[in-house]
Amino acid sequence: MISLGAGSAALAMAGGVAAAEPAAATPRRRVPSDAALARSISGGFRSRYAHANGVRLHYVTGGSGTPVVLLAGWPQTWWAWRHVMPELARSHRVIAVDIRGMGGSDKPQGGYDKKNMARDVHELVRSLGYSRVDVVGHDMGAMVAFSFAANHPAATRRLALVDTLHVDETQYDIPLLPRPGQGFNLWWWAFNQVQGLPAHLAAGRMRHVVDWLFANSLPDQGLVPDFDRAVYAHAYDSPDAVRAGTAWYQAAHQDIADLKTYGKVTAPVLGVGSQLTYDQFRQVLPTLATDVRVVCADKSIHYIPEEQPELLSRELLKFLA
Ligand SMILES: C[C@]12O[C@H]1[C@H](O)c1c(cc(O)c3c1C(=O)c1cccc(O)c1-3)C2=O
Ligand SMILES: O=C(O)C[C@@H](O)C(=O)O
Repeated sequence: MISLGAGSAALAMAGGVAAAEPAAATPRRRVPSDAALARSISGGFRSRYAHANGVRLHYVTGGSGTPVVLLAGWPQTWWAWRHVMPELARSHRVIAVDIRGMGGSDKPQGGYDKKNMARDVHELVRSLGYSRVDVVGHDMGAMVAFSFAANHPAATRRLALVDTLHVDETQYDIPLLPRPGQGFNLWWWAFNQVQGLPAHLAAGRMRHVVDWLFANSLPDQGLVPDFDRAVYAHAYDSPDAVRAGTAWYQAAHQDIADLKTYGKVTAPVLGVGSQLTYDQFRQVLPTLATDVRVVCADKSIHYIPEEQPELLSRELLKFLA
């Protein structure tokens, strides 16, 4: 899991931890539907729903070729992949899935351990006729992607993890109060553990959360403009959406226990680390998988699909060829 050690110290030292200017109450713009957003991306993408493992999942699919599944994280949706989807669609059938609790997918009361969320994706791709797929995950989606490869090895052709490793025991050691210059306050891990309160505090206010996260990561705020932030805030602004997002974090104890039962992933694995995670990826990934290569998105802090989409597209096309 992210140690945010040296890199984060640099970030903190550089005063990177900016307090996002509270955005003036953004006009409650109408955010386009998933159907409209899907059609706005070149490659013939369409918004679809399917039932899998007891939930209705939303996904956006397009392109032609071998199947590649894209899984985003918190607080984002399938839209986070918008810059790489057209490139991938030229040689792949792209399936960008809103994982359980995300965006247009169901937000049930339970089932948010990453092993079960990987089962959702496995049943989804089988219902689409695929027995074997490439899986690419970012953030929480990378934990689901890793769980997919660990639990469904025969269904995993290749696995790419973007900036986030599956949560492990070291998560218990991250200080709530990092010493000055010694780390980065991962406040969202504590916030999302709280039962009930987040929905009351954050529902209808998620644009402030989204703005804070980007203000404390993106080197250039223009990389994710207002429109895209409104798409993410809209997807998380209901009490149920806030609750479902917290459930991904509250399943950490189960996820940490499940990780201990996994053998090494044998599918080829590409790790795409940022400034903050590249060293950790180099050290930890080889303990989790047998066939590992790691590249560095050296201009990125975390949101690589939006900070360095060209690099990511290039590395994915090479790796998934
Ligand atoms: C699983 C998750 O905890 C989620 C969060 O989305 C996350 C993660 C890593 C980050 O580096 C990171 C964040 C995050 O919100 C964030 C904001 C600002 C800087 C920064 O570096 C981050 C994660 O892997
Ligand atoms: O009770 C609620 O969740 C609504 C309230 O917390 C609010 O601030 O919107």
